[in-house]
This record gives sequence, C-alpha cells and structure tokens, in this order.
Amino acid sequence: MGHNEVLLSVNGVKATYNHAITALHGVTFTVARGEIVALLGANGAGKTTTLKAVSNLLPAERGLVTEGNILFQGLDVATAKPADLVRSGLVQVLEGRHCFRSLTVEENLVTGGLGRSGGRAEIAAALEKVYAHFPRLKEKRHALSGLTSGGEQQMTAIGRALMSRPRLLVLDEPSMGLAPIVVQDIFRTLRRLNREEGLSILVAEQNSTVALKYADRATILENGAAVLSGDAAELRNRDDVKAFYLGQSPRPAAPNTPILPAIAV
Ligand SMILES: Nc1ncnc2c1ncn2[C@@H]1O[C@H](COP(=O)(O)OP(=O)(O)OP(=O)(O)O)[C@@H](O)[C@H]1O
Repeated sequence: MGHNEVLLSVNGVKATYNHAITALHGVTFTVARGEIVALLGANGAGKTTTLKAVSNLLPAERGLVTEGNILFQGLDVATAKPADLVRSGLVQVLEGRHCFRSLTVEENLVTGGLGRSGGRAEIAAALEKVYAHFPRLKEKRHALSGLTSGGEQQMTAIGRALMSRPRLLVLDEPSMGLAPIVVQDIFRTLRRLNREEGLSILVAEQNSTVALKYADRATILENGAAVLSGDAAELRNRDDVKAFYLGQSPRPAAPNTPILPAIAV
C-alpha cells in the first residue's frame, strides 16, 4: 500500500496548560493516508494532550499550543473550530468511551450522523455499515448504552465516530479498562476498517503490545516529547522498546526518568 500523501502532520508542537504547566515540548510525527499510527507512552507522557491539540480541543481546557503547528490536509487546525474539523473528516473518540447512557445504542450512533447531509436513507445506510463492522452493536441496538458492557460502550463510541464519515479517526486509549479479548476484537475491527475502507487511524495507547501489533508506524512520547518514531514491526523488535514498553521488565521507578535515549525524530 502506498503511504505517501500526508494527511496529518504534527510539527514541533509545544503546549501548556494555564500558561504554566508545559505538557508538550517537542512533538513531531505524521500520519499518511491509509496508515494506522500509534502514539505510545506512559501515563502522563502527553498522549491525550497531543490528541486534543490535533482536534483543537486544548483551548476548552485552558490549554494552548505555544510553538509548532498541526496541519490536517494542509489546514492549520488551530484556525478551525472542532466541529469544522469533524466535518472535514477529522473525528476523535475521546478517552473514556463517552456514550449518552440514557440513549439506546442505536440512538447514540444516530447522533454521530446528525451533521451529515443526505437525510434518513443515508443515515440508515451508514448504520448498517457500522453494524456490519460491529455485529455486537446490532444485537444491542435497542439496549440503553448505560446498561451495556464497557466493550460495547467503546464500540458504540467508535461507531458513532464512524457515522460522521471520518477520513482520519483519532482514538484515545480505546483499550482502557477492557478485557484483553475485547481489546483484540476492537483492534481487529479497526484494522479491517483501515484495510477495507481505507480509513486512516491515529491511536494513543498505553497498551504498546496491542498497538504495535496492529499499527503500521508508531511514535513514542516521554515527558511530553517524541523520542522515537518508526515502523511498528521494527519498534517491536528493538530491545529497549521490548524492555520498557512491552512488559518484559519493570518500568524505572522514578516517573520522570527518561527510559529511551533522546533520539532525533
Ligand atoms: N487539563 C489539564 N490541566 C493541567 N495539566 C494537565 C491537564 N491535562 C493534562 N495535564 C498535564 O499534562 C501532562 C500530559 O498529560 P496527558 O494527559 O496528555 O498524558 P497522557 O500520556 O495522555 O496520559 P494518560 O494516559 O494519563 O491520559 C501531564 O503532566 C498532566 O498532568
């Protein structure tokens, strides 16, 4: 598959919260059309902040990109409203599988399609497509989301994002709190969406083992900086990555100890 056309480029991004806390100090990576790119790193490394910067959601949290820029299909995301980014194909599934708990699964999905032009028939067709990828959601379509399992809620959140026809789907920690078998199921579906529909995917994960299994490329963040980027298969085989990110050795005790040598990316 040719991964040439750059869809998203994150260029030397620095970001702060409350004009005080520096959360990112140098994040650079790209997502090409048709790729799955994983953003890896420990708790607090800056994954969520990076994804929020990508969707221009930082201002809502008193956050600010102070240096660098982020281009989605050539558009500087800082100049666009989050809703306009969604319309242009950049759609994010936030951390924590946000569903409307008192709506049914199907009602949740439909809310994702409301911004689409085309009316009922188009929404019905989009729903069927989501159900084809997540048969479990079809079974549960009339259940209240709040009463479905964590995995089903994550699938609903992803399905709702798919309803708004993303070109780039951005996911924050989809594995969080889910059983390993459910996590594999979700990542397999994401890969199928990528391979069959050409959906490009940027996924932040603490679960490096799963992310590196399904991604084409990955970038590792430490303390707010990108320290390593490369082909997922190559990263999986590196001894330092294996030791510190693939669960084959305990993590260093001090949370701020750099665990990979700072490598220019
Ligand atoms: N709303 C906020 N206000 C102030 N500081 C924040 C805020 N959100 C995150 N931070 C700080 O920014 C840094 C990066 O956090 P971030 O949530 O981006 O990391 P993460 O890699 O996504 O971790 P996690 O897996 O916990 O989500 C941390 O030091 C965190 O304490």
